Amino acid sequence: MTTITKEQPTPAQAPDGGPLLQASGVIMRFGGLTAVRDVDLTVNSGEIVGLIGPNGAGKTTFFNCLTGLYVPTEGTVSYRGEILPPKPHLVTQAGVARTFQNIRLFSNMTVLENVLVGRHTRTREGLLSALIRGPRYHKAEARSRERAMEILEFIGLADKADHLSRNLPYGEQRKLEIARALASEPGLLLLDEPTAGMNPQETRATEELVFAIRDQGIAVLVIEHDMRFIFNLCDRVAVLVQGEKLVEGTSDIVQQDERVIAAYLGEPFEGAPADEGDAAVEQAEAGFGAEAEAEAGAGTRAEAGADAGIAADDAGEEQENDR
Ligand SMILES: Nc1ncnc2c1ncn2[C@@H]1O[C@H](COP(=O)(O)OP(=O)(O)OP(=O)(O)O)[C@@H](O)[C@H]1O
Repeated sequence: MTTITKEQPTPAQAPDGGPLLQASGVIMRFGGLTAVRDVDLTVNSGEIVGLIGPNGAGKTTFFNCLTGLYVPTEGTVSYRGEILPPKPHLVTQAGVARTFQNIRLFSNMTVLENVLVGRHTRTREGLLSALIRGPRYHKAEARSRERAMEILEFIGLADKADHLSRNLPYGEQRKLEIARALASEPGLLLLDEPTAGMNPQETRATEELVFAIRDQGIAVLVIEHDMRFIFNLCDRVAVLVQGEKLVEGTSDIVQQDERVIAAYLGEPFEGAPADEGDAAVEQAEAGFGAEAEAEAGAGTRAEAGADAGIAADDAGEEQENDR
């Protein structure tokens, strides 16, 4: 993995260790259902923060509130001290990028083109410049391609730049999603179940990738059901249960907390590294979320990949139609 240099820092860099994202009193109601209940969460510069909880706890809904997909019923979300506008592209422009639980790639575009799409919030060239296609446009386009290739190099997909994204194996499609998010030069990256459907080796590689992203100065907030991944990776973990933040603290504190054990983990988490091949089975046995159980039991990785592939196609077409 090579290093990347951040070219257009997002405005008003927070000092290292200072608050980057601040969600205060976030409530999200859907009719009579309150999916997120008065949640406060801070992500500081340089941190990797985990968000865990049972299925239906409100984790993705909370992510959607942070990234402008949903307008919270109550509460505020600010980034580098500024309230974020409730529009996804403006949130990305402000410096917060995300990936989705179901892969959303442009399936008929190449790997490189997918990353270039992610750069649109960082390109200054307007419609007129694109229509005229003068020297300024060509220079900006060349710079964008160069940058996109740097990111692909970093993520380990440079040799597949001209492959159609739909032809990538499942684990690489997930990586490409992260590459596309990085292309917007974020200060904060939100990952929604980045290892879902991955085998233990791919999960370890994703762990390394997230550390490398943090080392580039990008803070990370990650939702995951794989507790080994979360507790290895995160500086801090927040636990949502029925929309409420039950506990927040270091991995050590969270995994020993009686309430978290009762509501989610099922039993204290054994942090000792185990035989990698059995990791998913062990998680299921320890009761780390229904999804782990499905993966380790009836659900094979191939099935998970196929499901995600279909989701990617659907979402890709949706997005392509939207353009
Ligand atoms: N757009 C929506 N309209 C109505 N209800 C919704 C909507 N989105 C989510 N919900 C409900 O909000 C609750 C929280 O769902 P959410 O997907 O945020 O949970 P989650 O913690 O991300 O679950 P999982 O781990 O399974 O992804 C669920 O009861 C869900 O059915």
